[in-house]
Amino acid sequence: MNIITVDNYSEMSKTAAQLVEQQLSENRESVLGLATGSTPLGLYEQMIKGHKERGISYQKVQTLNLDEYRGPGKTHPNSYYTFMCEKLFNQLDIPLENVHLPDGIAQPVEEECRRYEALFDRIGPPHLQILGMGTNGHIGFNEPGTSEHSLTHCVKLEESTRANNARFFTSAEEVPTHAITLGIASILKSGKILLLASGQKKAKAVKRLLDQEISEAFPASFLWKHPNVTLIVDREAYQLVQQERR
Ligand SMILES: N[C@@H]1[C@@H](O)[C@H](O)[C@@H](COP(=O)(O)O)O[C@@H]1O
Repeated sequence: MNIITVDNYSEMSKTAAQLVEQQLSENRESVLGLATGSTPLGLYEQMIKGHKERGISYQKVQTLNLDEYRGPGKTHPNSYYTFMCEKLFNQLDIPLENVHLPDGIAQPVEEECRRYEALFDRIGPPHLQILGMGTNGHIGFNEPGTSEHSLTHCVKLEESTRANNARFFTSAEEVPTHAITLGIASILKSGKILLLASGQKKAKAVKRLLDQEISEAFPASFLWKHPNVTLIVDREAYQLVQQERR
């Protein structure tokens, strides 16, 4: 794992954007794996800036998102589809037929999981996968206990994950109880993985990741099995690792 330490959230986002732009300059038809949550928002702002100020084009890019809540349909304000449109897609030149997320209301859910995994394999796997990490080490919505062999599946969200994500909803009860997520094995199919971690809240998780103990109890630890992972971590998120080294 290549580790890049930076001062703060803004530096993390700019460094990540440079790596995304490098990927696009190598291949303007790149497939990008995208994440939701607060962590990648600064990166998305930088991508929008790059598009508006320097004409970086996403016309030929395809995107595959990691996950989608079960319940709210595509156009619902709380869906990850809406989140991605508002925070990124609507401000780039990417055609909406090039953006892909699981369908949160499709029935039966098992069939939707199979469809999304097949789509992921057909369009992807991503050349570059962007990842954030939950405080419990989840990646996508792969909660502790998820097998490293898992493909796209429906998960029951941990209460801590629902609580952490409640800030995006008007009330905590509104946070869906289930989600569809790419599995660990799906994520590890990506060519390159870019993991972002920022702020004190992530310090314990970063420390645990860098302890290098690979276990289902901490899903992000499976990233050690991938040959090309870059972690961009800011000072606050890295502080426990640094304290130990002193
Ligand atoms: N499904 C997403 C994950 O993909 C994300 O990495 C995680 C961390 O969120 P944040 O970046 O807001 O800390 O939140 C959600 O659960």
